[in-house]
Amino acid sequence: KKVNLAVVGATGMVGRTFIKVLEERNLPIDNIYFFSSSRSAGSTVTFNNKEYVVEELTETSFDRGIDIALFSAGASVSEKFAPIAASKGCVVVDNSSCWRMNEKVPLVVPEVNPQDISCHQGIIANPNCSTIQAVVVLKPLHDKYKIKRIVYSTYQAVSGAGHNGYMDLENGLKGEPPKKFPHPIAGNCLPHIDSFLPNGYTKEEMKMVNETRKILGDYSIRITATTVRVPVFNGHSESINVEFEKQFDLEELKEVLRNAPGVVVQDDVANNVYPMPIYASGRDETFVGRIRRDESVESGVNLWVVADNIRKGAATNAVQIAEELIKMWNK
Ligand SMILES: O=C(O)C/C=C/c1cccc(C(=O)O)c1C(=O)O
Repeated sequence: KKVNLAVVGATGMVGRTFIKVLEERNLPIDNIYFFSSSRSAGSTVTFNNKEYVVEELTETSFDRGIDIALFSAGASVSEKFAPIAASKGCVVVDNSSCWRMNEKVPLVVPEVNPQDISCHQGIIANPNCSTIQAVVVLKPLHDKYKIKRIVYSTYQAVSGAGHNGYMDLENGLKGEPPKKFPHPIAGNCLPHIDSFLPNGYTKEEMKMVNETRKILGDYSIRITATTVRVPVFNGHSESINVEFEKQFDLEELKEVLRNAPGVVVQDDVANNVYPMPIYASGRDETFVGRIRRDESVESGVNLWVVADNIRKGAATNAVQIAEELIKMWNK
């Protein structure tokens, strides 16, 4: 059965990657529609060698029998239009933070909690990019050793802040002042992603804390996070320190990761083999290395995890959710 699919936010960095990933994975699409703000409406996008005019998103955009809508147009657009789309029988896969913590909305990484997809009531939320790559690696370890505590330290590429963030690094390297970031990012690190909250954490840090618990379905896990913008064009890196309830054998733990869906282990330091953004960029897997015991606790491990934040961190994850929906409908 073919589906009618809409891309909302079609001209943004994630929207354009939705299109690329939809082509690569050859979803059974009958009709496809592209929507954007009035600012970008009228421009054209190419899908499967055919040109389409991008339409302005309105309340009636979903009155044409759309089965799935992939949203990446910001939280305010999702807040207004996702319920409208859902009310017309469309299933929305939303890349914004708007609906992620809503108890009626499953928050899904297909390799981690695919079973939650069938609980949807019209909207399925795509997690934050930094959370996605972390839980892909943590889920198999949680299942086997039961996670007690996680310490996240992230090194996030400028592409996570969209085109303007990307240009701040490109132009910053030529000495130009930043437009998107509060300080120069070239040759610098900013411990500031999204806005600061009263508890001194940023929204990005609390997204990782809250979303990890919801996706793993375990609100007893203790988590803290520090998220940092670094002068890397694309690909997020994360140092993840994990403490388990149970003891583990390090070689067995590495084997668990080698067998985990969506994970590639790159861990051979004698030959300088470890995950790097320049390698992960453009790929859909989550890469893990520097796997070593944390000798400072009873049962702990340190991991270095890298993934393409625009692909697996957003577009590919959302398209994989769409694939699962289509599989469910075709059973
Ligand atoms: O900055 C990054 O590396 C990730 C940014 C994610 C982001 C940026 C603006 C708005 C949102 C949002 O939807 O709130 C999000 C997100 O959480 O996915």
